Amino acid sequence: MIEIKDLEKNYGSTKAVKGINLSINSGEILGLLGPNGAGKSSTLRILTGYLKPSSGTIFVKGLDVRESELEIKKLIGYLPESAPLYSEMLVYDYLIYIANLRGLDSENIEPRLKELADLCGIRSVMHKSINSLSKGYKQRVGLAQAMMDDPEILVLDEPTTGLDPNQIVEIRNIIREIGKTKTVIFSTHILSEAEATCDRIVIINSGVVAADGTPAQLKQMMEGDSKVELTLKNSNIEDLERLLSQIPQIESYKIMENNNNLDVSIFAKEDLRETLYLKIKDTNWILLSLSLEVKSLENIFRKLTREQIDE
Ligand SMILES: Nc1ncnc2c1ncn2[C@@H]1O[C@H](COP(=O)(O)OP(=O)(O)OP(=O)(O)O)[C@@H](O)[C@H]1O
Repeated sequence: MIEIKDLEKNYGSTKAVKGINLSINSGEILGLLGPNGAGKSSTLRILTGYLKPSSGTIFVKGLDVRESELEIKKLIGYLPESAPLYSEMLVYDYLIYIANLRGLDSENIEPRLKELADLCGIRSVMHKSINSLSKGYKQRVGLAQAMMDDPEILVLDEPTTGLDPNQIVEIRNIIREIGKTKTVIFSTHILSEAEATCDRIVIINSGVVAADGTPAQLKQMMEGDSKVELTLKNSNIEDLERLLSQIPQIESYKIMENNNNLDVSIFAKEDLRETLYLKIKDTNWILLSLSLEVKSLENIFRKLTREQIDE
């Protein structure tokens, strides 16, 4: 449905997007995940026709963003990072205004507003002024305007930024509900957000795609990297190093003396707990602990984006 081809965006000498290639399928809930400044907003603004690419392009249902900006805008509902709401207006008046702006037939406006009020959970605030609403409700109104003409694709730029945990869960539920029938693309720098909401996560770092897959696939990517930690009593470094040298799968290890014990970290391509246990069993050492470091998406994200996070 959406094909991003060799997309680049420069702002003067700043290279914000450096050659992104991505296919997004119809019906996907896709999370663009990356640290601040990774190039997520630039990519989404090009997709929605609000920014021109420096080179490369995006096709939306075969339409090129460089040529068919208006047709593409009709296919996409867009909620930018700071929602452009008219704060003095009542929610109801604002949504009527948006409906007229988008050219909805007048007889369809009331029924559509009712549907959106239910979908976005704003029925109780329809007659309140926008500036009296909490940030969570403002965001729901923003979602309602993005969904006004029932677009096939919904694009949300950091939709949960600045919300409290309860509001985040509520917006997440609305996104999931919308995602049952639409293609949804949203950006976030919060990993748990992407993990909880998306079918697919694309990690963007420094303007390029650093990883792409389902949350489960991304976790699997790390299968090759295993770290076993163990603590030994009654051992000594020399004998331990001799024993470790008999296990060719070990790529590297670290040994730390801790009172009378040795704390050992062992890095390998596979889980070596069993091999280690069987070797240690034949010694007179006491194995106080043996564990495999649990892989999490957090680790993957940190590993892939370390440079920027450390900055
Ligand atoms: N209008 C602009 N003029 C100059 N530089 C810009 C402009 N917009 C973005 N940039 C720079 O481009 C890079 C990518 O920004 P972008 O907003 O696309 O990233 P992001 O991943 O969405 O980050 P954030 O979450 O902080 O918005 C950053 O270094 C940013 O400072």
